[in-house]
Amino acid sequence: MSTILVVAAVIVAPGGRVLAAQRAEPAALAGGWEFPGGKVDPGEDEVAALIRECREELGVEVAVGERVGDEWPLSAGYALRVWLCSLASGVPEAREHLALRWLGPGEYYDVAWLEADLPIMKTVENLLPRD
Ligand SMILES: Nc1nc2c([nH]c(=O)n2[C@H]2C[C@H](O)[C@@H](COP(=O)(O)OP(=O)(O)OP(=O)(O)O)O2)c(=O)[nH]1
Repeated sequence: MSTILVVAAVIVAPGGRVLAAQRAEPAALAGGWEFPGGKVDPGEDEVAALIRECREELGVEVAVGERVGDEWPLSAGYALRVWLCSLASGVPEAREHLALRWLGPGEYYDVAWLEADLPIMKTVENLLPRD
């Protein structure tokens, strides 16, 4: 069986703010915080999937920047690929999440990240300029 790819967007706004989204489902993950994204459809380009998911989940257009790391481990049969993004237009709304939060420097660990996302946040923290 081939690996199912999940793509996620680390949306960065001025001041080093990072968008975190609180999952609504499934029960095992509900309440945990993640980077917006979702599964790549069969035959779909990964970056196109990322842009689609941000549109569907947040109602925004994102500009996709550099990849964060290679593949991040998820549960068996899944792999997560992550990109830094910026907002091209729109204001994020929680259309499929319980809540959204912009985390500024010093707040990056104020939410209960999903297990897979905590090391991603640590890597992102080192990529963002410190001022
Ligand atoms: N989107 C996203 N999913 C993550 C992250 N971290 C993490 O463990 N996951 C897991 C949760 C899910 O098991 C899987 C992604 O599934 P999803 O529910 O977001 O995918 P989807 O939007 O395509 O949803 P669906 O149509 O299958 O319901 O990856 C993350 O940062 N972002």
